[in-house]
Amino acid sequence: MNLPPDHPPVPKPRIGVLLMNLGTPDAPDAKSVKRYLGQFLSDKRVIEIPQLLWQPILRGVILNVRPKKSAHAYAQVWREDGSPLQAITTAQSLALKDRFGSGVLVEHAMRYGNPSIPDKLAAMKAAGCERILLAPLYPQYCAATTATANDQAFAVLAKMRWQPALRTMPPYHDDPDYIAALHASIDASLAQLDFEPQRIIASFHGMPKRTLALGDPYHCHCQKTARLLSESMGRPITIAFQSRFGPAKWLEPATDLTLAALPAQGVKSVAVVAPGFSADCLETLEEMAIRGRETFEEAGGERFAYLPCLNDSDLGVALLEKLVARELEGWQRPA
Ligand SMILES: C=CC1=C(C)c2cc3[nH]c(cc4nc(cc5[nH]c(cc1n2)c(C)c5CCC(=O)O)C(CCC(=O)O)=C4C)c(C)c3C=C
Ligand SMILES: [Fe+2]
Ligand SMILES: [Fe+2]
Repeated sequence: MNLPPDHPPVPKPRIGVLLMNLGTPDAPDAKSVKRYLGQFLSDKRVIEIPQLLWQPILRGVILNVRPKKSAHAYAQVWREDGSPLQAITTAQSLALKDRFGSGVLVEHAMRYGNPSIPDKLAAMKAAGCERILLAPLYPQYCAATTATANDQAFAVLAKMRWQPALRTMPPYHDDPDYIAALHASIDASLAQLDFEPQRIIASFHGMPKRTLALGDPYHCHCQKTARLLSESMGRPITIAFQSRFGPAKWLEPATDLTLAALPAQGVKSVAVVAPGFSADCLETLEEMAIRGRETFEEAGGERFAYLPCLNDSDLGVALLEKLVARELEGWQRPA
């Protein structure tokens, strides 16, 4: 059939994969951090108190105090190619692109900041993606991370006349391939240390405690990951929750309090892992690797190691390839 002369070009149908992570400021300065935090902390999936109460606190207090402090923290871990989260997520998507070849368009986007989910979905549609897999890079499901990323993508499709078909990648907290990748990655990192840690601590990002009672599976997913990892490794693993924010009660035990208490219990050497983060970021590199170490050593700890996330390592990318390929099953890969 011939198209009318004024018909827009029709691209070849393709499959798209959109890796989605949390996001990060554009630069490690207070102005960029303020813009990022303003968007992040206005998300009703993240701060679940009435906006009428919250916005004056956010605009009046938090966005005037926190950006400077956070910018300082970001500056300590910033790389030549940007924030660690940005650089690593980009590397993950490039590596996956290589593995899938030209039939699958692999992109990445951030829930807050850049590149944005709306921009990337528009570009993927323009590139002919009729089927798109949304892949939130969070092993443990949490409304404040997984759901809000998917929500934003759904909102983009709500405005499209001709929508692509969508799938979402499920959480993979108990996937044997994920546990095996963590195990292998931790073993490789431990083999490079000049000490054998008495204790391995799995530190997950925290959440307000009330989300547990409200039905969020995040806490259970974290517990299951830690248990499976411990069974796989044949050694105990201490679970803890980091990055407490605001005055509400958060999941316990807190990582910083755990690190401060261990030396008095005779635990003088630890290795900290962060299995809930698919990429190293401010929360792992500054809060754990720098401040976590300080906390432990100030309390009398002698040896501390922070072990990296799966990131864009061979193990990490092979895991992502498996998880994504599984979700693409039944979707033909056009030549
Ligand atoms: C991995 C899962 C994450 C959950 C669950 C999560 C919940 C959550 N976070 C905040 C507040 C902040 N988080 C911040 C940074 C941050 N958080 C995650 C992941 C989860 N957050 C990542 C990967 C990052 C790092 C981003 C980076 O640029 O490297 C920050 C910003 C930094 C700071 O100022 O400290 C805040 C604030 C809440 C309130 C919350 C639960 C509802
Ligand atoms: Fe967070
Ligand atoms: Fe933090």
